[in-house]
Amino acid sequence: MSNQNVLEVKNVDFFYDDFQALENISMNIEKNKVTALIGPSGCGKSTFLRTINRMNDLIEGTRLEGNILFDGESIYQENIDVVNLRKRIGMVFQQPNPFPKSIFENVAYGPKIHGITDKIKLEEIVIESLKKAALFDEVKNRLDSSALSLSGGQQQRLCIARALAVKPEVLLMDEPASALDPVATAKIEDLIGELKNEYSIVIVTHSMQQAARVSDMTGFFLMGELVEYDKTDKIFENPSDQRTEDYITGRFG
Ligand SMILES: Nc1ncnc2c1ncn2[C@@H]1O[C@H](COP(=O)(O)OP(=O)(O)OP(=O)(O)O)[C@@H](O)[C@H]1O
Repeated sequence: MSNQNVLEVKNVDFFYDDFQALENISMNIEKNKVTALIGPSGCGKSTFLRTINRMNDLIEGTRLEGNILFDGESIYQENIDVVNLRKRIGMVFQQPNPFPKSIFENVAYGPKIHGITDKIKLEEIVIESLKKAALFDEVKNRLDSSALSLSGGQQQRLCIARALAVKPEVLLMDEPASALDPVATAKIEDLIGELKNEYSIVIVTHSMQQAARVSDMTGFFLMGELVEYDKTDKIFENPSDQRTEDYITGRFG
C-alpha cells in the first residue's frame, strides 16, 4: 500500500438490520489532508464516518461487509482493541458535548483513562491540547471553571482539544460547525487548516461552501453510494458525474 493513505476503504456495505445504508464504498483517505464528505440528508455520510472508528458497533442490529485498513491493518479484524482504535481515530460531534466538569478536567479525561496520572504531565498535555485547538489564550486564566460556562464555539474547540489530548492520528468531524454562528464557524475552519499539518481529517458537512473552503479531497454521497471522489477543486469546478454537478449547482438536495 502507498504510505500516503492513512485509511483504505474497500468495498464497504453497511446495514441497519435489513436496511442497506452504504453500498460498495471504496476510497483512499490521504494522510495530512482534509477529506470532506458531502451529499443530501440521509445519504449515509454520518454512517460512513462512524464506520471508520467502529462507532456503529454501539448500534444494535448493524452489520458491515468489506473492510477498512488503517495504516495498512484491518480495523474490522477480530480481537482488535476498539478503545485503542478510538484513541488513534478521534471524533468530534455536531453538538459540542463537553462533560459537566472543569475545562481542565475535560481535556485531562482521556489521558487519565489511558493511564497518565502524573500531575505535571497532565498539565502539559492539557495546555498543549488547548493551544492546538486555538482555545488556550481564551481560557488560560480559568481552567478550573466549568466547561459549560464557555460559548458554543469555545465548547466545540474544547471538544477538539479533548480529542487531541489522547494524541490521535485521525480526526473525524461530524458537522462540527453546524450548531455555531458564522464567527465561531470561521474559527473552526481556520483551526481545521492548522490541524491538518499534524492530523488527517475527515469532515462531514452540509455546507458545500465549507467543503470547498477547508478540504483537499471531497466525496459526494447519494443514497448510500459514493458517486464521485476527487480533488475538491475538481468536484466543485468540473465534476465528472452529472449527479454531482446537479447537487453542487443546487438542482437537488
Ligand atoms: N441508528 C439507525 N438505525 C436505523 N437507520 C439509521 C440509523 N442511523 C441512520 N439510519 C439511516 O441510514 C441512512 C443514512 O443516515 P446517515 O445519518 O448516515 O445520513 P447522513 O447523510 O449523515 O444524513 P444527515 O446529513 O441528515 O445527517 C438514512 O436512511 C437513515 O435513516
